[in-house]
Amino acid sequence: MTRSIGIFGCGTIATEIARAIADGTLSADLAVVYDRHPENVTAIRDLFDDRSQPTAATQPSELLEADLVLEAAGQTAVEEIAADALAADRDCLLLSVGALAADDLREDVFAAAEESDGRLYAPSGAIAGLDAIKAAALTGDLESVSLTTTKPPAGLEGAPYVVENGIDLSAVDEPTVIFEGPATEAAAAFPSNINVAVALSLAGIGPDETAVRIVADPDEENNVHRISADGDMGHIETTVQNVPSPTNPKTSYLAAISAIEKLRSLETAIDVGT
Ligand SMILES: NC(=O)C1=CN([C@@H]2O[C@H](COP(=O)(O)OP(=O)(O)OC[C@H]3O[C@@H](n4cnc5c(N)ncnc54)[C@H](OP(=O)(O)O)[C@@H]3O)[C@@H](O)[C@H]2O)C=CC1
Ligand SMILES: O=C([O-])CC(=O)C(=O)O
Repeated sequence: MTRSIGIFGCGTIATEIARAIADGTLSADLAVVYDRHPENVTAIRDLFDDRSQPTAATQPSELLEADLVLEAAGQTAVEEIAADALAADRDCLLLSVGALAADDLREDVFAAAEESDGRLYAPSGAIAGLDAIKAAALTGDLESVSLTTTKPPAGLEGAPYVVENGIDLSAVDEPTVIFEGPATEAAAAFPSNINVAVALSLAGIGPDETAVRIVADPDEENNVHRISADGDMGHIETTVQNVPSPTNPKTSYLAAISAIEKLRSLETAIDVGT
């Protein structure tokens, strides 16, 4: 049976996923899409011929017509859709996992997942190494996990932490640490930049215990994520140097193809990796 998908958010990540469905890379039926900007909805629908165009939802609840609801919008969208989708026994895949750093929302969404016939998916997104981190966490071997994210200053523009603290990113002329703290704080301070920290923390030792450092570097062209983890199992270190998406420099291209691969893996007989 072909799985039907509903997408919340019709921006950079959704466009890549829709393209993968339209060109057959991903075997799925894109049934319904939603975004507050009608022109973004139209752009996604236009990737399909008339007979296979997804329906344009007028409100998020219409996404529940699909078997799997995929959020690629932002943290507020997780509040609007995740628990409802799971309560309706739909699968739910979240890109804005940073929303789950908030205790109340995480408890609601996890409780809905436990009760649901659907499953909650949080893909690795723009980072590498969650396979090993998960394994080490399961055996209780993991003692410390940290993430250092380096982005070109433009990729951090508009973040609440930057605005509230009056940080002038245009004046940054050398690599500069602009934030240090736990994933819990990072997710709220940089909601469009550091969802990966919360994915890492859910795979590992939790959002309060996962240390995050964010660096603005004017000489860096990529979105770089360095994970370092230590414990009885040894030392894990991964670095990804991600190409930013041309339509949204905050978002790495890897995040979109990670979601595509997660969706593909739901249909395959052979499962490689942890
Ligand atoms: N896990 C990971 O590795 C990564 C996760 N992300 C997450 O994925 C999200 C999507 O990324 P990307 O595709 O690049 O973002 P884009 O900004 O390109 O697209 C998101 C679209 O969703 C719309 N939208 C956001 N919130 C709502 C809402 N509550 N109701 C209706 N429409 C909404 C946006 O409108 P508007 O512009 O008006 O907000 C925009 O049109 C990011 O915000 C981030 O949270 C991103 C990168 C990596
Ligand atoms: O795409 C990236 O490099 C990471 C990102 O924006 C996020 O985690 O929100």
